[in-house]
Amino acid sequence: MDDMLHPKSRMPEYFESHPLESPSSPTHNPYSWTYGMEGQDWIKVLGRTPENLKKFDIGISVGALSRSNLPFYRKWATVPATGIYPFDTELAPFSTTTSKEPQTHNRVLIVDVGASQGATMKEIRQAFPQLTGKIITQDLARVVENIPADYLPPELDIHPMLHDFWTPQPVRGACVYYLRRIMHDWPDDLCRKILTHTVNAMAPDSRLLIADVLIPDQVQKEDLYCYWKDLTMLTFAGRERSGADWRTLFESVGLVVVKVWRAEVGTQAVVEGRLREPGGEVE
Ligand SMILES: C[S@@+](CC[C@H](N)C(=O)[O-])C[C@H]1O[C@@H](n2cnc3c(N)ncnc32)[C@H](O)[C@@H]1O
Repeated sequence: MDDMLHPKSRMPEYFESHPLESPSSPTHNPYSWTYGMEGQDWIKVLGRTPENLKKFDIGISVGALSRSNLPFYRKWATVPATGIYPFDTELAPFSTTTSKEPQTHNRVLIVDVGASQGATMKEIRQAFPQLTGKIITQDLARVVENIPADYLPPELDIHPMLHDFWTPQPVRGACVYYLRRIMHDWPDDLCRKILTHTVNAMAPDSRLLIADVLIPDQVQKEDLYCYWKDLTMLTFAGRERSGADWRTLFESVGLVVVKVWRAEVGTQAVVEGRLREPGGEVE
């Protein structure tokens, strides 16, 4: 997004007057400084005009799509929603049509935290029609209240909910908590806050799925996209993470990484976590 290009180009100037270290404050960083809004986080800086936010929300919804019929985009430009985590086989035990467990029928199948308008869940639902069960998408009021009336028809069983992820997760015991392109917006201490709210809502068998770029151990020429993304996130103290970063972050909130699901090409991944000690509460 062009709003984030400008702070990148001004980084040399920024570091003339700021410590030469990786920005770690969500409110004091090249992005907030460039727009004269030091003291505000990226969502406030982005929202300095309603038009800006509108462009962002539309851009996010369009960018949410895998565009799997366009190999170029699959490889370079997007975070594919499908084709990484095998929702159909992995979630079959939770699906209301296949589960033998009666309690599954009342459980929410997926909670998408910070879902924007719900494009990702729409794509997943359409890609795996056999996977039944209620899906909840959560986001801030400005996003939820602007979802077009016909965007999520009732047969999709996708329900938008107003929820601020800095507050306790209200949907408890869902089969899956899904966070896509959320964690990379925030430094570790704030990711821990979001994750702790999620952990405290998880049932012993709930799964946490983080869909983000994965910084590879060995850099290849074609991986440059993930460094471009990392640099973008760095302008407002977010970051892309490696497998080791995820393990450290998960362990710090009582989770374990059970598997990293990688895209066939590119550096998109889904990091799957479960509770380390199912049944316990994190402080
Ligand atoms: C980069 S977008 C990702 C959207 C979606 N997950 C996707 O991948 O298409 C980040 C989303 O987080 C939402 N967000 C930011 N702060 C939030 C908060 N405090 N609570 C809930 N959602 C928030 C934004 O409105 C935005 O939709």
